[in-house]
Amino acid sequence: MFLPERPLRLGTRGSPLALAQARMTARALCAAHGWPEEAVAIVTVQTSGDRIQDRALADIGGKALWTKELDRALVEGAIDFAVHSMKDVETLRPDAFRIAAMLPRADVRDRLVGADDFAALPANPIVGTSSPRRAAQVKRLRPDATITLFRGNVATRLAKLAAGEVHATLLAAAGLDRLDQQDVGATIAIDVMLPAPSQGAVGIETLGDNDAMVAALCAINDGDTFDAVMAERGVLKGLGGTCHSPIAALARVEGEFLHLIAEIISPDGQETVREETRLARGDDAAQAVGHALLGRASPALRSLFEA
Ligand SMILES: NCc1[nH]cc(CCC(=O)O)c1CC(=O)O
Repeated sequence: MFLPERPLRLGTRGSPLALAQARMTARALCAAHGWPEEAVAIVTVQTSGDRIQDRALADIGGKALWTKELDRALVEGAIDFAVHSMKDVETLRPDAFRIAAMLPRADVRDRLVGADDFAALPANPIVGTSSPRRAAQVKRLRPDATITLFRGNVATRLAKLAAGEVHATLLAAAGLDRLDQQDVGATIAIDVMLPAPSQGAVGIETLGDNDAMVAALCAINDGDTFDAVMAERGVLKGLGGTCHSPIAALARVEGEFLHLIAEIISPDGQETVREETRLARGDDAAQAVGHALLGRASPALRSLFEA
């Protein structure tokens, strides 16, 4: 067995959610290998995404804002592996990195916080979110809603809601659960609000040429989660999607196959293009689903996916 001579350095963002996910990963890795707790040291790295709080992600450089400082730490050897919410990991990653493992996926659904359901919101509700997907899905359900930009970590968003800045907000159930906020919000069914690609999945990345680290991480990989999330990322790849783009996708393992649902939605919620299909596990067919969605979209919706 691979036994580290010194503590392995796990790199993570410093938000409470990121730290909770880092601790889950460290615990799983030590348990899988029979290592003492001290075998993994958590190293916090501040990212641009954490620093810049007042603008939508899409306007300031996209998802690389969450990964680039951790990437640099990996390349410079300051950390041995990095833990990410897969939802925040860009679709196209530099070749040097390898997503070596994913933890078993948590609840993939969103929760509405501030009302029991969308129908219970007052007329002309103000809903805080900076996710183009959630904004479009809210407009589809409630055309009278006004969307207001809402960023910051989970606690910040809940504080803004409590201060009355908005009638409601949406948060991933996975994040709330990991922060011990199981009682916050009303869970929304998948057929009402299809989640973001990769929602609820924690991924672990290392340098592709670090064979010992890759092997050690493989021991905690959940293969079903990995295949499902990779298929959802395949849809993003096929769409050329970024975090500007209202895209939802969910794959679930069914025996030898993946059941995949994906949709793109116009920002006003008036146009939805949806595909539902069965795919072989671990192939590139998910990218073709992305192409199929674009092929059926109106020119206006399609233009959101052109660079
Ligand atoms: N974009 C921020 C982000 N990235 C991952 C999560 C939640 C955890 C997850 O989806 O795995 C969140 C917060 C949220 O969407 O509520």
